[in-house]
Amino acid sequence: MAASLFVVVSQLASVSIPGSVWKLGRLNHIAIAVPDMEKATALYRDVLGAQVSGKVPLPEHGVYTVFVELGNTKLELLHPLGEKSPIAGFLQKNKSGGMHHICIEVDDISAAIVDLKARNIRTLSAEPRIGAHGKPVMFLHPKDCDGVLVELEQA
Ligand SMILES: C[C@@H](C(=O)O)C(=O)SCCNC(=O)CCNC(=O)[C@H](O)C(C)(C)COP(=O)(O)OP(=O)(O)OC[C@H]1O[C@@H](n2cnc3c(N)ncnc32)[C@H](O)[C@@H]1OP(=O)(O)O
Ligand SMILES: [Co+2]
Repeated sequence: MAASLFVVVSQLASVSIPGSVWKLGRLNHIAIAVPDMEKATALYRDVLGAQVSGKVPLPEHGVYTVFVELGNTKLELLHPLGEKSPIAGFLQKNKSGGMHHICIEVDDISAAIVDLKARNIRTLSAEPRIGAHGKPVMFLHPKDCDGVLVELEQA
């Protein structure tokens, strides 16, 4: 009896009330998958006059990135890197490129992952990975987020 009461109480304690344990923060970036990185970079830098970063290979994520500064947020231009790039299928379906994911900051990514898994929202890796800004990131399945691939980044 005492043991089963303990199980019930500890299960209740692990259920969080939305917003009480972790919070969403600012929009960190919107990512755009592009078939031609040089052309896309030139569009934002030379035609639209934005400040853009250099092209950075991230082999552990299977992408090249270029960041475009927008003042209130950033664009992340993505191009596939390697045979198993997670964006290869997306570019096969969207030959001209397209909006790939949004990245929102969270104040406690570990708490967010525990909470979201308990709500049957699928995460796309077992553990967070270090993202483009040197901080832990986790992707949420687009089919569980109204068709939008969501990246959470530790603020
Ligand atoms: C560096 C880092 C950072 O910023 O810090 C990054 O951003 S790295 C950015 C790159 N890394 C990632 O994206 C990692 C997480 N992504 C993934 O694991 C993958 O891309 C998946 C989201 C699982 C999709 O993979 P893949 O396209 O191979 O699978 P699939 O063809 O079976 O797709 C399953 C269904 O999801 C849809 N689907 C695929 N990609 C989607 C996207 N970006 N947005 C919305 N829906 C998408 C497909 O159309 C399909 O729907 P239908 O069945 O209805 O046709
Ligand atoms: Co991203």
